[in-house]
Amino acid sequence: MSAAPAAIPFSVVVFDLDGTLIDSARDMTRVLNRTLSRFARLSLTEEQVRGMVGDGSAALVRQAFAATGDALTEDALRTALADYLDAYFQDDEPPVLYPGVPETLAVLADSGVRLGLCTNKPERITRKLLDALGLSPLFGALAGGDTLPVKKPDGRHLSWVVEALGGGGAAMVGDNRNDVKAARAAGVPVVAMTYGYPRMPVQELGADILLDRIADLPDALRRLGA
Ligand SMILES: O=C(O)COP(=O)(O)O
Ligand SMILES: [Mg+2]
Repeated sequence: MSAAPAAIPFSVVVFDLDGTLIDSARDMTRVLNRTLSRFARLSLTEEQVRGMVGDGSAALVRQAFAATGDALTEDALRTALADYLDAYFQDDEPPVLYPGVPETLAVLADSGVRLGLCTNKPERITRKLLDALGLSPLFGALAGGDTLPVKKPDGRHLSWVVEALGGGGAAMVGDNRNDVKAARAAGVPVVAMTYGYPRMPVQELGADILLDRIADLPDALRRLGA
C-alpha cells in the first residue's frame, strides 16, 4: 500500500490567470486586431501581444495603439477599450488551458487548499472564461483588474483575495513581475510558471521557485512551505 501524499503546507493558494492558467495571447490578439482594424490600424502578431499582457486591458489597448501609429487621446482610448472589452466578452472561442491545469487544481482542492484567483483581466471576462472552462466552482474568491481600486503589482489586490478566502498561510502562483511584486508586498511566497508572458528573463523575475510544468506545483509548494 502506498503512503498518502504529504499535506500541502498552505491553506490558501492564489493563481494569476493569463500566462499561468490559460494561454490567452492568441485570443487577445484576435480580439485586439479586430479593434485595431476598426480604427484603421494594422494588426499585431501574437508575439507582440505576448509582450503587452499583464498590466490589464487598458494598458494592453494603449500599447497596441502606440505600436501601430499615433498614441490615442484619452477619449479615443476609452472608446477603443470599450470596443475591445465588449468584443472579448462576446467572443465565443473556447479558452485554452495550459497542460495539467484542471488536474493540478483538483489535487490542491482535494488536499483541502482553498483556491483564489487574482488577475489584472477585467472581472466579467475572467468569470466568463472560468465558467466556459468549468473551473468557477474551484475558486472560492476572485479579484479582477477592476474589482478593487488597486491591482497587481499592488499587494492589496492579492491580500484581498487571501482574506476573502479566510486568510491563513498563502502562496501565489503567477508568470510575471506584477505577480512577484504583489506577492512580496503581501508577504506571500511566490512560484512563477516559465511558460507564460514574463516580458523579461524568467530568472530575473525574483520568484521563490520557477516551474516549467504546473503538475509539479504540489511538490513545489511542499518545498516552499518546508
Ligand atoms: O493584463 C491582463 O489583462 C491580465 O493579466 P494577468 O491575468 O496575468 O494578471
Ligand atoms: Mg499573468
